Amino acid sequence: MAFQADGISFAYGDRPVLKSLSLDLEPGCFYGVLGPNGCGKSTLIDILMGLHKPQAGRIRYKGRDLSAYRKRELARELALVPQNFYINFPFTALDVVMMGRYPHMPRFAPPSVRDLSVVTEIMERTDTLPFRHRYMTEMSGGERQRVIFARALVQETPVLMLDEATSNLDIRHTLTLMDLVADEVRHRRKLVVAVIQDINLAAGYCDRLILMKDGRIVDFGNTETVLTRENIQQVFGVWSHIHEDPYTRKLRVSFERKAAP
Ligand SMILES: Nc1ncnc2c1ncn2[C@@H]1O[C@H](COP(=O)(O)OP(=O)(O)OP(=O)(O)O)[C@@H](O)[C@H]1O
Repeated sequence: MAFQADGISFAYGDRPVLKSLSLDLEPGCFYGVLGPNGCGKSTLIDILMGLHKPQAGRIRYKGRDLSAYRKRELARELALVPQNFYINFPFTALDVVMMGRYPHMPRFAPPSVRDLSVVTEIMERTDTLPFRHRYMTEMSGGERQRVIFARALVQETPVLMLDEATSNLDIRHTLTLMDLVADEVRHRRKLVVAVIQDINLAAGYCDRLILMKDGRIVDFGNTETVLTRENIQQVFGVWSHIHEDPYTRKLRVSFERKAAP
């Protein structure tokens, strides 16, 4: 088991956000986190990244308390594509992607041949190479998001967390990046935890789903068992119909336009 979260509770000030949540996550699996706005998905990701410390409960990563890891050590294990990122300084796309290699580089050393080849390959695959010399401040939202995605991929970590990481991307780039990540799960046994708003995108890529509401896990298991009309009604308050897509053989959800109780 890579992650073992046991009875995690977290509050911002006196507002409880995660309520006694337990979760085991294993390598080689693509996990999707689904749930309504404000239910605690990003907070869960931040806690798994070690960015927030839970007020109760315990998180172990590879058998060791997450808080026992040094920052640099953790950066070689866990990478994040955050929901929001602000870069005001005029870094180029190449500068930002290269930052993903820092945890692997000796301090003050220039990038090695390997660093450069990893960065070039990932920038090619994320279609960011064409604007490598452009400033982050002078890019579109989708271009910037691809750069941040590339930065996380060049970290070459066993765990990748995606917090609505394709929210600004067009369909071609969404599929390219999700395929790339799914490939890493299959061939390198990467553990991926992705917060995804598009339920059909999650159904197409995730092996398992973590369904959340009000800071709790409502259901957790294989995508086929979690994705039910009842669960979607309970969590999102909408009626839906679940069927198998004849082309992809994955589940698809069609939504009714009137809200459920
Ligand atoms: N820094 C903060 N300080 C105080 N409250 C916060 C902070 N960040 C988030 N919250 C609150 O915590 C709750 C959970 O937020 P979180 O961002 O984890 O939700 P989410 O499920 O990721 O939502 P969304 O789908 O809208 O991105 C929300 O009620 C939010 O208002």
